[in-house]
Amino acid sequence: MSLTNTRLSDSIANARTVKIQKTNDTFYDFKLYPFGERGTYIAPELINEITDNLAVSIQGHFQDCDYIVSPEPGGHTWGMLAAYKLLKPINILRLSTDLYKDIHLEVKRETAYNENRICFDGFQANDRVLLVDDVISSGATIRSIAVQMQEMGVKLVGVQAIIAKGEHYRKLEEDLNVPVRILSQV
Ligand SMILES: Nc1ncnc2[nH]cnc12
Repeated sequence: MSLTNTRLSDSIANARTVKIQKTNDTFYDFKLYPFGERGTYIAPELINEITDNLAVSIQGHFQDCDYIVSPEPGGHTWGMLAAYKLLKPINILRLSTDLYKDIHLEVKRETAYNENRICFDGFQANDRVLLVDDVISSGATIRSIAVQMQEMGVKLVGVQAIIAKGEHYRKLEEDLNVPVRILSQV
């Protein structure tokens, strides 16, 4: 199993930045990481490296979870790969569409750069879950997911991400009172 982060580090160093317009005169610097939510081409060696490292980290820190939970659009591909590797189920938090009105429980997902709604379905009270996501930036997505889980009586055992931007993840760890593990920091 790969225990190096060389390809991940290279992909971070080589990622292009695009500006996402937030308001008339404010912009957010968004990185086009190949492993991130707007990533396109991704090399198999990078997929392998990230998947192996996520699996090792999850096995080391979060053995005791019933299943993985990952949000669209950035987290679910990696949640799926980790689930495959670790033979765990996955529950995907899908982005909402108008088709789902009145069918699913929706929660507002407000990030540092956009806003949408995600659906919660197939959870049971007392489930023990691990949240897997690609990038933690402000931590707002994970906070809103954690609030909803608490309301449903679902126990969040921890958070595993590929990268964290800055130090927000430490405050997240403190506030949610669960371990937040990352493979790398930018
Ligand atoms: N790709 C990205 N670049 C910058 N901030 C982010 N937050 C979440 N994904 C991000």
